[in-house]
Amino acid sequence: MRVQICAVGRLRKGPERELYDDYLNRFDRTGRALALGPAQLIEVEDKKGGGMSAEADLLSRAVPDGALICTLDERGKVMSSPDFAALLAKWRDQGRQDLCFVIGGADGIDPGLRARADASLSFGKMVWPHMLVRVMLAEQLYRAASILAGGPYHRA
Ligand SMILES: C[S@@+](CC[C@H](N)C(=O)[O-])C[C@H]1O[C@@H](n2cnc3c(N)ncnc32)[C@H](O)[C@@H]1O
Repeated sequence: MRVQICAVGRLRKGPERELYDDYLNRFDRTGRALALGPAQLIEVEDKKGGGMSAEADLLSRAVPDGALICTLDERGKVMSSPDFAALLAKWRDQGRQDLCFVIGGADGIDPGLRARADASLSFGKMVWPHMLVRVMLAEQLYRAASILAGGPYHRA
């Protein structure tokens, strides 16, 4: 199952980019034997100030046809890392080809796109900067793959 991360904004060179790339590379390496990944980042930017709905159009166009959509949203479902790993494995075992995580911009994700999503994942009730959310998602993808592979990274 291929994984896309469709996100508003550009992650420039710097510590967040390094962490993000590192976790995503680890996910790709660990996920290969599990038929998970590779993961691909698709960044969208609306330079005309069209707000959430313009961003939603760009994000929707970036989502591959037939992909499962999982939004990242503080109002979404909070889950444990093992439960997240189990959910990824369930989607893979259902034969889904593409899983697309959607991360919004400063205003969040347009309600219409939120309503279309198959799932919504929360990293808690606090609002995190969207660039950090990318890093956290990349780390959780790597952690999930490690859990499914029976590796030592997730010790709980
Ligand atoms: C700065 S936040 C925007 C918050 C905005 N006020 C809203 O209503 O969604 C930018 C993006 O980061 C992600 N995000 C921020 N906090 C999150 C959390 N606690 N859990 C999951 N995703 C989060 C969401 O994708 C959000 O659209």
